[in-house]
Amino acid sequence: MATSLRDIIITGGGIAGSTLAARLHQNDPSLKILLVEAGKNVTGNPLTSNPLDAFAAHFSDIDWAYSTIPQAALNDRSAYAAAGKALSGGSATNYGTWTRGSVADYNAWAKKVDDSSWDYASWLPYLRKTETHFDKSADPLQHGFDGPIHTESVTSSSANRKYPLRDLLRSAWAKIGVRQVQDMNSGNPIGLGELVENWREGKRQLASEAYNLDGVEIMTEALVKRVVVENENGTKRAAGIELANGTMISSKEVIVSAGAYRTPQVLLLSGIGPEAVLAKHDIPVVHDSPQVGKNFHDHLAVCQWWKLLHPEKGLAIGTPLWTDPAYFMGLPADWVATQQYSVDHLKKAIEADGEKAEGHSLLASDVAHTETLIAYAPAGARIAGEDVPTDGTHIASAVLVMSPTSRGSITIANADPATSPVIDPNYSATNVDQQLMRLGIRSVIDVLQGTEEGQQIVESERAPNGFKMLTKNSTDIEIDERVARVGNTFYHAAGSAAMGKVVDTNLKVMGVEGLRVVDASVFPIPMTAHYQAIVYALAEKAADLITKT
Ligand SMILES: Cc1cc2nc3c(=O)[nH]c(=O)nc-3n(C[C@H](O)[C@H](O)[C@H](O)COP(=O)(O)OP(=O)(O)OC[C@H]3O[C@@H](n4cnc5c(N)ncnc54)[C@H](O)[C@@H]3O)c2cc1C
Repeated sequence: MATSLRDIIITGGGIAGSTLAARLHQNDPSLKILLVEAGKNVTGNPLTSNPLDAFAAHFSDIDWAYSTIPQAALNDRSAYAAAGKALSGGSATNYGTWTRGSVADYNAWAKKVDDSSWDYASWLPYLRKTETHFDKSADPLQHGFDGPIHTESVTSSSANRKYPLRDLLRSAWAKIGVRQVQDMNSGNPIGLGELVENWREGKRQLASEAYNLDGVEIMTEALVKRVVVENENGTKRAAGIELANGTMISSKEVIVSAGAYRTPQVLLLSGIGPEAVLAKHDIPVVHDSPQVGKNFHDHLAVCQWWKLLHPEKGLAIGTPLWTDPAYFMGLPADWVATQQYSVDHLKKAIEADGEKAEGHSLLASDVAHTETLIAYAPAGARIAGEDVPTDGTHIASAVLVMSPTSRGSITIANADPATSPVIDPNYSATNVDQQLMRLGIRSVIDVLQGTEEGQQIVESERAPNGFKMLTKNSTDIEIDERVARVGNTFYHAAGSAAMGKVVDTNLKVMGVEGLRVVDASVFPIPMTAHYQAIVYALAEKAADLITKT
């Protein structure tokens, strides 16, 4: 191996990698840390400045722009799957929503891995540490006030950010029983929460800038091929990395933070994975780890577009009436509706999946099932290939299945690190997931067509070409057909190097010394959140774990 010995190499400079590098350096400035990122440094890049640029970043050179393999529940369609390809990873292209999920998620994580140090109480110091919460009067047990990532709610971001549909929508949701919760990021999000974001004064916060990387050696535009593992008297130990161009760099420890799509690829190319997969691609087996790439999960989302009854009132993006810059300081939306459905709605589906409804974890009183965002823009139309005008005439709803029971996989097509991984989210493969999506879509229909307030907002649904509008009388089959037509990820890929299966509760890869994974791949179960807040906190927690152990 060439070059001087680093203490730690972090593979992947995304949210987890950047945060971890900064905190490890802060914990011990004597450490020689090398952060290796495949994408470029995007400081000052026009695609990473304002909220609406996030949409322009799709399919650009800072998006890995993957495709899944054909999905049975999506009419055998290959779905688009974005991931940030830049120093800062997802924080360079994401939409900036900031949600934490529920106490139940973290406690279920701890239970799944049989280690109480992963319960909500144990995460809280790190969820706090990462944030500067906008509301200084909020509960200090729940929120941090001096962390690197600044959050803002719609109304705290600017006194002028008053979207005209805010109050009507709040009362429409209340009519169907979804009432406002004061603080959706304090562990109990079920209800209607005001949207919280990490746009700071209307600008993006890159992980690699918000966290101070001074003192960390950074290599960009360098694709890591594999972790080099040496065998010392029968003990397998990570000894460095090999880049795709053949450069070898040695280190005492390696941490893989390449995100849920590529972390399993790096492990497989290192000879760590299911023996049969390694054999198929002539990769020498370093450690047979059957669960690498398994347990992949994601949040499937379905967008619908709605034609406004009174566009002349200036209700959505594209209207000439939106001239105040405050309207563009974040996503054009006010609310996140987090819903839970009753046993009556889910019993049949749970049983059809071969499980007992009684005592089922999905039916616990604090578990969230779906989330709905209503945006004052035709969000998701471009990805779905629908030509919905952005001229102030349409809004969109997006329903996300937040607690899916389907599990997919990530594997490799060949031994070339430049080839995209083979992504199979296995969307909506269970009766539960299908039923949750139907319930979420039916709720949106109730809100926008079944309430007086909703009827004041929308004239009609703008169905995809060749499809009937969905109404409260639509059948399950009609809803499923719509899901098949437009369903797509909400970009919450996770679980492909899961804790308890691939890494232990110290984030160490089981079977290989000196090797850890720190990124969304380790989530053992889906969380009912958008994932950036959790990944930041995970990296904060990992830094302390690594410094101590
Ligand atoms: C379009 C989009 C919108 C999103 N919107 C939101 C949102 O609004 N709110 C929210 O909470 N979450 C959102 N997310 C999700 C969130 O950004 C991710 O969950 C988060 O970035 C995951 O962090 P990570 O560190 O696991 O992976 P990433 O942040 O993806 O980092 C992985 C890094 O590793 C690099 N890499 C990969 N392979 C290699 C290799 N072989 N060698 C070197 N480098 C490599 C990648 O280029 C990347 O920089 C969004 C994601 C996307 C893509």
